[in-house]
Amino acid sequence: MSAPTAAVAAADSAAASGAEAPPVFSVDGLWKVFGPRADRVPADPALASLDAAELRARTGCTAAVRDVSFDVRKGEVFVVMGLSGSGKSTLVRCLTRLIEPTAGRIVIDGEDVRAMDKARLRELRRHRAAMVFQHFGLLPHRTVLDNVAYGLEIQGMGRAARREKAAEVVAKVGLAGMEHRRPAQLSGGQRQRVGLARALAVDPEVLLFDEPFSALDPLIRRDMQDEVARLHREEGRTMVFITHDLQEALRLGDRIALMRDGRVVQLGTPEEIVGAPADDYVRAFVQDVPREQVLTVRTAMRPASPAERTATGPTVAPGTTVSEAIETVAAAGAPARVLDEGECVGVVDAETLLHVVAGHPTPSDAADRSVAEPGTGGPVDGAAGRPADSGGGAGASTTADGSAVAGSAKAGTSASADEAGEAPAGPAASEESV
Ligand SMILES: Nc1ncnc2c1ncn2[C@@H]1O[C@H](COP(=O)(O)OP(=O)(O)OP(=O)(O)O)[C@@H](O)[C@H]1O
Repeated sequence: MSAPTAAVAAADSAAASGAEAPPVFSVDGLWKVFGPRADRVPADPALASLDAAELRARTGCTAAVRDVSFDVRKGEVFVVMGLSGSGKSTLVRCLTRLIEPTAGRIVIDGEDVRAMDKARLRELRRHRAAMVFQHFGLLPHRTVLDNVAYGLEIQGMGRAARREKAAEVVAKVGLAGMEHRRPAQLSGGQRQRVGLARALAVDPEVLLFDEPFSALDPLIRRDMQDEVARLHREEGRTMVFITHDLQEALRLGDRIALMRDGRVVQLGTPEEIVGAPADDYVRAFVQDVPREQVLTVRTAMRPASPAERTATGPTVAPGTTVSEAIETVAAAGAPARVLDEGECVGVVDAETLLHVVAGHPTPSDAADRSVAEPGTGGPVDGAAGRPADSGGGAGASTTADGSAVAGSAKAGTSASADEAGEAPAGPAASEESV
């Protein structure tokens, strides 16, 4: 945090290198089953293949997370999205064992999380993967500054040093001047900023956000999303962000894992999810998204003719959204060349751009279809069960089993002290919940 320039460079290189960026978290074949003798479920293929209702009827168990695999890459915002009860919170809590996984592997920076003893786990939650909760869990009798310094206090940092560090982070999240207020004297959005500052103060490698903004009104929510995007841009910090809100996922996510009934039904960039939904469920999920604001000219472009390659006239970068390209093409009254590091990689014109807006197949859709397995309903690589163009390293399960979303019986979901009552969220709360 103290060297933003280096951090920005790291973020840029992580973003630029895409699939090459090393994973921070690596999750493989993860299961969390609640209920009696839960571990027999992943171990027995006959039980593991049952849908939610059958599994409950036969075993009394709920499989909240079912055979999920993915990597979180350094410097990315990895969004876990899905309807209520799809398994988002359980999945993310498993990452630091706030909830004990039933089966599978979780690795952080090469270290096996499931093999960690209590001391190592505490260290993981205090220093390496801090959680920001929806219910901020601030300590009511402490000032903003002391709430933010709390995690540092737990770490054993001296008073002067932690207050100095806390003041720096308070300013960073836009609360300068409010250091001496108590939580009751703050708005909801400001309290959430304190929660964010407290997590940031411990300078964690990964920030885990559990629906942090869902209690906020829409304008403040947007503000907080901008704040997270800014922090990410400036610091390049790796973030895992849970939300049930598609707009939020599309705004913040470098990649999105879309969950249904405990499975990841598609994992990909916003553009991949909106432009090439893996199945009918995902298609229905994204059907109201304005495609031109999410899809880029990479999706819309057609090959350039030899003459176009060397022509002059308007140009756009490959990451330009279709709606921005429409403005360029309309203003110029001519097609635009797509330039990637000076090289012409394609052309967009009124026709190709309108096809995207209308939801018609584009040249890049056609290329996707040529690698899609027949019958998968989308560009899923049948062998690995992965989206064909998700950039690798990310396992998406094949289409979910079609059972109803088991979202109702959420009683005691996280079974942790982390959000309960006045218990402070963040490092200390994490510790209490084991
Ligand atoms: N402690 C528990 N005991 C039994 N079932 C549980 C427990 N915690 C969660 N579940 C069940 O696991 C499934 C996934 O729950 P989870 O809270 O992870 O979903 P979610 O996607 O985070 O939902 P929400 O958006 O409502 O928070 C649900 O069916 C839920 O009822």
